Amino acid sequence: MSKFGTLVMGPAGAGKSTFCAALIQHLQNNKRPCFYVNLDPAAEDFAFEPDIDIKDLISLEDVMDEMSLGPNGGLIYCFEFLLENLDFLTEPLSDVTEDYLIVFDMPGQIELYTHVPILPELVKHLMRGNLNINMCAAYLLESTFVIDRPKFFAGTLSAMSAMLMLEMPHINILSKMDLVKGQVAKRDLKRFLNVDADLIDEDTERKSTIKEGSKRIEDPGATENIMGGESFNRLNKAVAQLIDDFSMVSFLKLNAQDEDSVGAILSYIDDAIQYHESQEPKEPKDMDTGMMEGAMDG
Ligand SMILES: Nc1nc2c(ncn2[C@@H]2O[C@H](COP(=O)(O)OP(=O)(O)OP(=O)(O)O)[C@@H](O)[C@H]2O)c(=O)[nH]1
Ligand SMILES: [Mg+2]
Repeated sequence: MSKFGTLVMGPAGAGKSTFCAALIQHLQNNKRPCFYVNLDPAAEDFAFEPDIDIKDLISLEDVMDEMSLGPNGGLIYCFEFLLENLDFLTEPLSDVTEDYLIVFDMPGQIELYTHVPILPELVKHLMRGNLNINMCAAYLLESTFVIDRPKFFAGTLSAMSAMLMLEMPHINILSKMDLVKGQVAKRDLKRFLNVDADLIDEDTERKSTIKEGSKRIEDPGATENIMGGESFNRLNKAVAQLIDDFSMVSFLKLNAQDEDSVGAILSYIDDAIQYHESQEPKEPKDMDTGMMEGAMDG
């Protein structure tokens, strides 16, 4: 029997927990069972009570107090501790049936998704072996990043890093779309959703010129500003080109307040984990094994 789950990841404040809550609400509205796992050892308030909460195993606050660690080192310690005590997850998850969607709410520390090999090990445990969960990563990036293009490309790079590190079905999501509504032209938005490296070139051009009357002229101060300097621009261009060369990153739009938008994201998750394909048609109640055997004997 397979199980199904989604790992909701992304930088701090990207809207992960809000999305998890909206997703759970949507599943409930559609009479689909779900199982909520909080893996953020610093999270306090929840819209829905988690079925598993990592804080029952270890809390970031205790680790910081007792081990004299900061928030990031403390988080890594919490995850190392979780990896040493995987039964904490395995036991309650082994009873979850295949009609459930298991929603994992992850912390926002970016180092977890970039260079420490903790998540790949955790994911391996969840996807392989006894648990055998079909998983899809949902990586959230805040849509307000599109206002600052280098920041958007840096965020895209972090999404790509998580994607390459985890080797599992992966969807990228631009969250909080309500905040950029009306601020970015639809045509431009499309170029962010299917990441287009030329956006950086245009941005460089825009920033290195100033408006004089009806014309744009070169901004004499542009190169003095380190964020507008030539080497910074070249770095941004190289990063954007790298993303373009892989042509692997595209984004879905999410407004967590809009149920249709949450439903659309769920369809992508369901497709990626092949949820619907594995839902067996339910047998009528009177078709018990006795009857089946009888039918075969006859
Ligand atoms: N306008 C708007 N705000 C949102 C949306 N989603 C989340 N927020 C706000 O963004 C802030 C952070 O949201 P969270 O859901 O806590 O983000 P998170 O990624 O879980 O944060 P961490 O767990 O701390 O990394 C909160 O103030 C939310 O109310 C959205 O779709 N639109
Ligand atoms: Mg959160």
